[in-house]
Amino acid sequence: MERAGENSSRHSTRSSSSPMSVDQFVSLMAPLIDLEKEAEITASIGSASSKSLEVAQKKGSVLLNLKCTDAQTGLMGKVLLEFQSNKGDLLPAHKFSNHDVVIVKPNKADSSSPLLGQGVVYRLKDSSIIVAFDDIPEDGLNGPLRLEKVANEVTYRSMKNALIQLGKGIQRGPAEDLVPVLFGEKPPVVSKKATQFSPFNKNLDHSQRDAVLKSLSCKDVFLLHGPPGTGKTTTVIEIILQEVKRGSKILACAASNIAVDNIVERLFPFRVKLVRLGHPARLLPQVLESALDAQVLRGDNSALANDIRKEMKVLSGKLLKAKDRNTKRDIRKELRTLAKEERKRQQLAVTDVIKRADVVLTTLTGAFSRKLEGSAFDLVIIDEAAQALEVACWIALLKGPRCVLAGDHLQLPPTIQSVEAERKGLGKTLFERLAGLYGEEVMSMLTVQYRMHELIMNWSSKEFYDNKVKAHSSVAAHMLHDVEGVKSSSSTTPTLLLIDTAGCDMDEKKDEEESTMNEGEAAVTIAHAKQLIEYGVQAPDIGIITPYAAQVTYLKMMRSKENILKDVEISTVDGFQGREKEAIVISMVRSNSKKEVGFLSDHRRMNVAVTRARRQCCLVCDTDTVSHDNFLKRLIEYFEEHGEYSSASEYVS
Ligand SMILES: Nc1ncnc2c1ncn2[C@@H]1O[C@H](COP(=O)(O)OP(=O)(O)OP(=O)(O)O)[C@@H](O)[C@H]1O
Repeated sequence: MERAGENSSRHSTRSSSSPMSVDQFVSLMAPLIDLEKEAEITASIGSASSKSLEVAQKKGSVLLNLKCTDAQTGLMGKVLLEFQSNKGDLLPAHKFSNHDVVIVKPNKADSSSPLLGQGVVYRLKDSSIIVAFDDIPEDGLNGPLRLEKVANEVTYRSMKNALIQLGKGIQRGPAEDLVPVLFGEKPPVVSKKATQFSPFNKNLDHSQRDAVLKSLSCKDVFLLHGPPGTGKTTTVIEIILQEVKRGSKILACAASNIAVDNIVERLFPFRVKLVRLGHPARLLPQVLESALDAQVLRGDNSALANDIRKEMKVLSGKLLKAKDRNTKRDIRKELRTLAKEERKRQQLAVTDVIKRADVVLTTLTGAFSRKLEGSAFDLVIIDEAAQALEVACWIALLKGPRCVLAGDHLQLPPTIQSVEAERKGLGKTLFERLAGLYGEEVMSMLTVQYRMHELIMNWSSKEFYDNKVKAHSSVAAHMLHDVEGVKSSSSTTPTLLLIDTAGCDMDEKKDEEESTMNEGEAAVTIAHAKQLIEYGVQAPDIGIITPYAAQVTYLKMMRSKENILKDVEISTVDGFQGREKEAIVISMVRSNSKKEVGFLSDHRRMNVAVTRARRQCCLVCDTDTVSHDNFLKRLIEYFEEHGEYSSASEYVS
């Protein structure tokens, strides 16, 4: 059976996927969403016996025995609490990430006991976690505490709702003409007349200009295919600006908050009228000014609502003092009228801001917000569309007749927790489905990349993009030792470096959670990173990535022992998607006599791993084991042919 990414020429943009009807889609997806929700709930704790709590902590969904070390107010009235471990400096390995919904409870409280508060993860450090709460009692925070990750109900509710809407048949909604096109029932229309446009960004390359032009000509759907480093977001920004100039009202979304904020920041210089919806704890500080809450507070209706609240306070005081029944009744009546007026003013304040904006920005789940109920847009743009569930895309898509999806279906798809839901197709993205359905008819690929030395790019270009992606001259030959302060040495000079652990007795092993790790390989990986730093590479310019969570934990433990490594970033491949570093070290982990490579064989994961590197990519692996997979064998051969080879034994002596 052919797997994703099997070979360069096998990655044609159009596959023979037969169209699925709306009804088929709805009945396929509804149970899969439930499965996924169940899987997420099961991943957190079931009961609160001390044994199951310990197990949940090992699984990473609970942090036990914490102390609250800091409390601050800010962030539009939210309370930010910082938690540290009562046991040692570092938090244990966990699966909490930014923006997760979490609850705080006394450390040993049972699962039915009331929570102290529910909040959103605001910042994560190795030694602490900061959570933003709307409201939290001051009592109860003094003793030992625990944090639990909980399933984000809103995400599932919003996806279910989108399916219900789709299932009902959107006869009259803003997306009535789009739905049949996206399900292959009506062909997409592309305007014959080539629209000319004068770009806001004069530096756009030819492939970016072609993409903008095609996007402006597509009447229903356009797919912007952006391989790594090719300026996908740069192009999305230009499309937004051109559409605003045409008078379109746009809903711009992405699966992650960080991607939405990135668009907000990059639109700032163009003075676009925009508003960012979302929980303030999930927004970058630099975009808070654009947040809906902040703009609502500045509006006239909000000032009126404020005045009404003051009036209500005075009346409530009078009510307490009033003795006469009739007076009390009159005051209560007046209070009810004022409360109604206050709510109306608040809603008007929100509607005003949304109405005035040319571009409304939110995550896909955020598009479910009641604040957008009844709003229609001329165009819905979804960035990172190849990393979003199709069902999630529909939350936004139902709000407009046209859409632009930007992404790369040859990098990693969204993470699915439920193995069964994944197998049955929950993870197949709309981007991939439409690329299969319509191919180049509605799609443009960006072909100039601005990140990698050409040797790093060429492997990916050949394997995944039919050799069409070329390095821009500004990066094609840039070397690690060209960076200021970096000295030439055998560790900084190569662009590609293969450190082979074969024959060095560096076998993989399983940790308690059955995730794979490799201590010997970790030592070699760290040794190379240290050499880079010794020759002048700045620690924040180095990234260590590995497919396995246990290896991340082990590498972080090694990093904590050496101060110079403090700022070297260590992450799973999935956690690094969308990012870049001057030097990347990849620890591939697998080394076993059975020659099993596990999920290294998901080619899209290796595509993401290698293409994070700007000037140097170093692969640390057991070539004996990984060469057993044909795709990985080609990768190893490419590194051997175009890079430097050394044995791991040179690093650990
Ligand atoms: N036409 C261009 N001329 C010069 N630099 C460009 C051009 N287009 C993009 N870049 C640069 O390339 C880099 C990547 O651009 P951008 O952030 O738009 O990419 P992206 O495709 O969204 O990223 P990713 O590869 O993570 O998907 C940025 O540093 C950007 O300034």
